[in-house]
Amino acid sequence: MNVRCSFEMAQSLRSALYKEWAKRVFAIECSSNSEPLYFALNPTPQGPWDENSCLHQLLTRAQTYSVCIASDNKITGAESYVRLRDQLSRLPERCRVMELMAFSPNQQGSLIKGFLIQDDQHLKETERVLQELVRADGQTALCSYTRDDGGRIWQRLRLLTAGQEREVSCNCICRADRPQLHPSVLNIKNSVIFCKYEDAYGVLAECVGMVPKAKDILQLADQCDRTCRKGPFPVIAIEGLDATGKSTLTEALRNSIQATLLKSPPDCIGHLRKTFDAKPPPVRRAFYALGNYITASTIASVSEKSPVIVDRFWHSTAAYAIATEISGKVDNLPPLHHELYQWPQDLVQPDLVLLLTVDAEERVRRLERRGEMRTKEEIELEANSLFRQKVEATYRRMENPACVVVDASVSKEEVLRNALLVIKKHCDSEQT
Ligand SMILES: Nc1ncnc2c1ncn2[C@@H]1O[C@H](COP(=O)(O)OP(=O)(O)OP(=O)(O)O)[C@@H](O)[C@H]1O
Ligand SMILES: Nc1ccn([C@@H]2O[C@H](COP(=O)(O)O)[C@@H](O)[C@H]2O)c(=O)n1
Repeated sequence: MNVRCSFEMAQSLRSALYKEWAKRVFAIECSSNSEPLYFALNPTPQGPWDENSCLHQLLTRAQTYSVCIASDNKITGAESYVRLRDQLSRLPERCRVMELMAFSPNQQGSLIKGFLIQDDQHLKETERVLQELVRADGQTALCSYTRDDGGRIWQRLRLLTAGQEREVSCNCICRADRPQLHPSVLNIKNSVIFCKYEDAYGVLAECVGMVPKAKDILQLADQCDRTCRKGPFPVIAIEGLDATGKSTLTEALRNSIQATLLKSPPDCIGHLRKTFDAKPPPVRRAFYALGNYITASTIASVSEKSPVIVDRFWHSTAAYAIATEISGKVDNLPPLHHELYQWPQDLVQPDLVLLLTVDAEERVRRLERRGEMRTKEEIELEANSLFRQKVEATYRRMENPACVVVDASVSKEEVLRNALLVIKKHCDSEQT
């Protein structure tokens, strides 16, 4: 496909996506621990706002813009979003950049991600950088926000049309209710959580051009037995945040119950983790998801002959993906029993999942002892703490099988003893 053709395709797709623009609800994430501010659009003037409201102040205090990326392809869309975030670092230093989401309430996959930019110095440079972004591709839309004499706020959407940046719609900002679910929930399924082998396989197959090594993984997956049945011996997955003692416990359990130790992702693709960790979220998550299926085929055969201990499995893949994708507070996570917390039907299920938990201070001590607490991580401790809370809360919400929590803050010997007690109790009750 030539450049012009792909550019035109992007433009027609973009027109389709932005046609419904005025029906969208917008959410601005001002900070990671506060509720987003929501607003909707209306082409006719809406009653003036309470000038003291947070949203009014946010949109009128400085020269305000927003930029959004629209794409019907989850891989290129995610790539463009990462690129846009990087490009915004070229904005003048004093500009404040916040995350923005445009979505159709309750409509799966409808989320368009972007950023709100505030420039309290009204710099020409800001306008220039943003216009350049719009001109550079057919996917980026730029909005500016203005206040009229009646105290109303208007959003003007500008797009590149036939080579010219034009205003294509102007809508008055009005109140919108907080949706039942946080908007980022709308784009998780099939984008970073793949509930079927084919879905994860499809993403890796699509990205072979971008990551040629994906071909090796697909070949390995092709050779795997896709059975969902395991053997008669117990299969126990060990889960938890990093440095909670998973490797320590899995090794100890191997010796105690003469188990075979497996992990996900398995060693045969472990060397590709760095490569995939650097790719856009859909590609990275598809790598781990397919890794689980490759491990599953080994679980199915090994559990015919011995107990199996798996160091991380599906729950890790889901918990990290959900916690990364859902911005802000723990309360923003999908509620209990949401479909995202369910085990994929086509993946071998462990008999038991142990979730190791360690209080934050002890976990930091363990990381330090391993020499892994770097200054940058220390600086980010606050943000990380929220992320860790979300990962652990997600683990605790997983179902079929749910995690059994084991306090891993105690000595290594006690952790092993407690884990063995849970395993014995669970396996005895399975047999009766
Ligand atoms: N119960 C314990 N008490 C004290 N230290 C422990 C305990 N369990 C593990 N450790 C130590 O904490 C560190 C992290 O343990 P380990 O490597 O087993 O964690 P992990 O969960 O497998 O980490 P990762 O997910 O990052 O690989 C190691 O230095 C280990 O010796
Ligand atoms: N089954 C898995 C295993 C791991 N991940 C991802 O890897 C990261 C944690 O790995 P550690 O080396 O610290 O054990 C974490 O970011 C997970 O996203 C996964 O997704 N699925």
